[in-house]
Amino acid sequence: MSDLSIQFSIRDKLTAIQSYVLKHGLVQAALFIAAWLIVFGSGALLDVVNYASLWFPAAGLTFAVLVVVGWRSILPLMFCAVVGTFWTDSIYGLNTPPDELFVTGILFGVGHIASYYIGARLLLYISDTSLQNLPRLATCFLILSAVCSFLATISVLTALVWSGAIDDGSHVDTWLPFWIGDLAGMAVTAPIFCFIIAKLYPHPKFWIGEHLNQKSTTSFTEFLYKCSLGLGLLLVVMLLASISEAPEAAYAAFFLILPQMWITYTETPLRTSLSLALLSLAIALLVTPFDVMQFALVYQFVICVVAATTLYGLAVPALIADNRALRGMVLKDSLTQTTSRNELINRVEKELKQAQRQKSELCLIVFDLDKFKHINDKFGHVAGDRALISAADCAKDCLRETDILGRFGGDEFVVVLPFTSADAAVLTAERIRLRLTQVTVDHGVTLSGSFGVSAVTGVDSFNRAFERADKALYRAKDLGRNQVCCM
Ligand SMILES: Nc1nc2c(ncn2[C@@H]2O[C@H](COP(=O)(O)OP(=O)(O)OP(=O)(O)O)[C@@H](O)[C@H]2O)c(=O)[nH]1
Repeated sequence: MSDLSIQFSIRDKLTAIQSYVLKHGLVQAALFIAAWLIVFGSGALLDVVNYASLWFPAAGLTFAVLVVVGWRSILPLMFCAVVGTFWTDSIYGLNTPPDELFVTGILFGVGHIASYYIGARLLLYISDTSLQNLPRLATCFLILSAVCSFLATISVLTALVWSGAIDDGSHVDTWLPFWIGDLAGMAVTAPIFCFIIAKLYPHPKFWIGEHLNQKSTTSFTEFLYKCSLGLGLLLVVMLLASISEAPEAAYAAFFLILPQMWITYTETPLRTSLSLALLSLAIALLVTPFDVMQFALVYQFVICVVAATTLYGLAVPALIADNRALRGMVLKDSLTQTTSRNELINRVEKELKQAQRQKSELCLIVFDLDKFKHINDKFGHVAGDRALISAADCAKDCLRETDILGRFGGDEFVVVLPFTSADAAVLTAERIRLRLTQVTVDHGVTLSGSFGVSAVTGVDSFNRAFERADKALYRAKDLGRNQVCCM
């Protein structure tokens, strides 16, 4: 099977799964609960102190589902919180009575869900005006991440102390790693979870996929190399911290920002978010085997700082792409894809200076379609537009690589012929004129044009050379059109 047909069959299957999930609310809830518990489990296994993990991606998933799905996700989330509490109890081997665990689970659920629900509502409100402004959206999201994760920390820890799940004094050691773990998990994973959930549960207003859906200009292998560079650097700095046991060595992990920024500026936002999630997960997973848990807080801050910088950087590739598109629009006439008027004048000025310096010959041809208004009036502007495109293509075919063809406005075109004498320019104009008469456009209409040629002298500016060619063009019109005049 060819690569293309494999791609199509995978896409077909994904579309079928997507439409099945979209139709079945219970399947959505079951999928979500399974995903939340897997993500919760991956965080719970990375504890810094009891109840506080180095990185808690479940916070990102809770926030994302509340943003995209809203209040309908509260019940499945509550179920997850209760199951998660029972699971945590079995991980720590605490053997708490089930009724007490149930109450603890409900209290955990209320604190966790309420905190992220407030943030999700606020982000939706803000995204109404900021979705197109990525730096502003990133700022709001980061502030909300810090505030929501702090609220979740305070409310969940208060609930756990109140229910007796943790001692009265131990929340003092727990609150900071708890908060930073939730913050890191949310800042890193919420954007990518929003993207995935919105694919299965399209949100009419909040469609972050507009940003994450951009097409890549680099190969996937190149992206993998960049990711491996980041992971390689992580292994080196962890090894350094493990061998030296010095805090200074742990701080070297902040250098991870460099490969991540390389990815952010050169890859799509989706790939950037994936590499950030991968790097953060790798940091959290490697802390135990490298025996550097004493620097857990440093690594938590590394994840937060890399995530925040990445989120701001997400705007850069979009800005570069917009800039490239705008540049294209400024340099080219959007209809005929010939040189735009402004760019034409710039380039003629340069060619003029060069011709004057080198004492070489330079000519201008100005041509205008005959009775073009008639085509517009009789067959409509779309037919007129197609006639303009055909005329430009026909002229391009008659020119050399070094000649410049531009649209000056309406149905008037300018050709710049460097290193060309007046006689040769007249011959070129004749060639275009003849070819134009052989062009048939919509409704069997044939085209013709009138041409003015001027040879540029040593003291000419663009305007003077253009005026002479334009006068020659009007003489050609006066003499009956479909001919070439020279001045
Ligand atoms: N379809 C289309 N028409 C355009 C565009 N720009 C200008 N025009 C039309 O082009 C026509 C230009 O007509 P003129 O060059 O003044 O006159 P003409 O009918 O060609 O007659 P002569 O030049 O005297 O032979 C006008 O009807 C404009 O509205 C465009 O981008 N698309």
